[in-house]
Amino acid sequence: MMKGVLLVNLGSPDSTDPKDVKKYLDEFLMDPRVIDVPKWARILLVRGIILNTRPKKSAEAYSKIWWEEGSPLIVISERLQKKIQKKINIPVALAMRYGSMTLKKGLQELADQGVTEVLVIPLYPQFAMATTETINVKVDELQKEFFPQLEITSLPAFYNKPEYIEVLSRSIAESLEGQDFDHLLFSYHGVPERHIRKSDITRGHCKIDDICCFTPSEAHRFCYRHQCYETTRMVADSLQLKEGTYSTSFQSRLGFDPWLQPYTDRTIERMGKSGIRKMAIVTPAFVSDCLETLEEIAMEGEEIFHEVGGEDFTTVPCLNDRDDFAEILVNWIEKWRITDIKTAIA
Ligand SMILES: C=CC1=C(C)c2cc3[nH]c(cc4nc(cc5[nH]c(cc1n2)c(C)c5CCC(=O)O)C(CCC(=O)O)=C4C)c(C)c3C=C
Ligand SMILES: [Fe+2]
Ligand SMILES: [Fe+2]
Repeated sequence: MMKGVLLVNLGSPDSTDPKDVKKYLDEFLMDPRVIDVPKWARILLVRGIILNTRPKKSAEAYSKIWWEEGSPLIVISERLQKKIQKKINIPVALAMRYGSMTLKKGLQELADQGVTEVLVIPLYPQFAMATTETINVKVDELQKEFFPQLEITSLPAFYNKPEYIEVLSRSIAESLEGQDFDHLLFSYHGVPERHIRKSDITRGHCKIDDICCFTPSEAHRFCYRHQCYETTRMVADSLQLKEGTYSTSFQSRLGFDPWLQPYTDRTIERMGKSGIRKMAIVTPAFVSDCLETLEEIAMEGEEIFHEVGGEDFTTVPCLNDRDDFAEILVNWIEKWRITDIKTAIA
């Protein structure tokens, strides 16, 4: 028996060419766990409407943040993988849910090295149907079809693990050191409200109101909204933030359905209009800086804030390949290597 690790992130287009962006968005948005409507409606919505205009707009946005080495999300994930691999004696591979660095190639890379037991690490602190679940489902399909010899375990969401909260809090404290800010906004990627109801294993707890996510429930194991609020609460506790000086919002809405609220762009605008002059923003749903943090927040968000009179707008970088973040992953992997995943992340 030989163990190995597969780190998994979302993925990016191959380049900023609108053709590559279109190909990537087609795979991403045709995933039934992302646009979760019947197949005919998804084809109509994605291929009939969204892909007519979005690729050009997204390609322009990607061009603003693209690095010489490629997509920031991919480059950063590769740096993290290399850092982890240096500290660990078993193979560590990297794959993306969408795009060219497929899950199949990642599993094959491990299988070729003689690996028989794989720990899949979805690089998402909070569980969502559109992220963690779609990775696990796809890995399961690939295992059944191509890798029957592999025994696969997946790392659960780590949104409330003390070691993760500690590193996230430290990263915020370091990047805001010496700066005073009127408000710290925790902006998470949004999801349609319907996704929260679909993931509710109790079939009724999640009302998406002011109470449900703060009332203990089994549903929270798979409730993205609860997990986001919990990450905020624990970091706020750890940094001893005063009530009223921080809040949670949700960004990157797509389409016409109601998504989790409050929306980040409107929140930034409202804060600027209500007299907040120094605003800091952290994006804990993203482990690696990407289009949604570097463009939507650091560029567009800042522009909105300045337009309504805001002065200082500070974006906290994602955990990326921080040594202390790599260290947590190494520790979980090491514990899994000698015990099992439940004990490792208990
Ligand atoms: C962090 C968790 C994420 C969740 C939850 C999520 C849900 C989700 N996303 C879309 C649509 C798009 N997302 C896009 C980019 C993007 N999304 C995430 C993460 C989550 N998405 C990341 C890390 C990125 C950046 C990728 C990169 O290459 O840098 C995009 C593409 C860009 C754009 O056109 O704006 C789309 C589209 C939906 C519909 C959804 C939930 C249903
Ligand atoms: Fe997204
Ligand atoms: Fe809830």
